[in-house]
Amino acid sequence: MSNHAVNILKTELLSDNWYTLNNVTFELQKADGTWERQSREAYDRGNGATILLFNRVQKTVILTRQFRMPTYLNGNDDGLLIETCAGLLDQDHPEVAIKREAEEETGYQLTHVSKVFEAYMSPGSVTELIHFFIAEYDGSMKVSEGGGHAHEQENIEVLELPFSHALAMLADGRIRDGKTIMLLQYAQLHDLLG
Ligand SMILES: Nc1nc2c(ncn2[C@@H]2O[C@H](COP(=O)(O)OP(=O)(O)O[C@H]3O[C@H](CO)[C@@H](O)[C@H](O)[C@@H]3O)[C@@H](O)[C@H]2O)c(=O)[nH]1
Ligand SMILES: [Mg+2]
Repeated sequence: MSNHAVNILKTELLSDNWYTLNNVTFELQKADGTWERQSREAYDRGNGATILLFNRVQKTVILTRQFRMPTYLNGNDDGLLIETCAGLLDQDHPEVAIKREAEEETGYQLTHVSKVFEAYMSPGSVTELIHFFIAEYDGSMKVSEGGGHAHEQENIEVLELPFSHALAMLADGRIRDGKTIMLLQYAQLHDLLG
């Protein structure tokens, strides 16, 4: 990582218990040419990918529901969050990773996925870049019940919902996960479900 306007002075490891939390001390060059010293914590879990599965004929989407401790700590009463299928890349190419995650979490084996955009989801604190995908699904692609890895205690519930129902849940706050809102709105904007 190099940039003529950024000079990293020190990277202090604060935690590597699961992923890596560093405190980075650096100098940043301002518009007037002077340098300013700052320290910022950055949590590095690698990059991720997420996907909206949709069926144009049925006008349905596949979402997941799972317990998310950080949300439980911050106002989500039962900790359960409705999300598009997502996972960390684990060194794989984003397309390979999202097909793997889709099969593990939702039980659908996808052959064709389309990347629609990528985004930093929490740029002040988390390094992760998420790759966003969409794919059409139908019953013939279902190879298992999904649910995620038992040994990772994921306990993922698979939801098949009318698209209109998902949009209503977004409007009334039952869906409040960033990547999920972005993909549902993408589908609406591009009229994916007709
Ligand atoms: N033991 C332990 N397990 C952890 C920890 N943090 C995460 N895990 C587990 O590691 C696994 C990661 O599963 P993935 O499917 O690869 O990732 P994800 O948790 O779905 O995360 C994706 O979606 C998140 C929500 O939008 C994103 O935040 C994340 O970056 C990624 O895209 C999950 O079973 C999760 O519980 C931890 O601190 N300790
Ligand atoms: Mg996941």
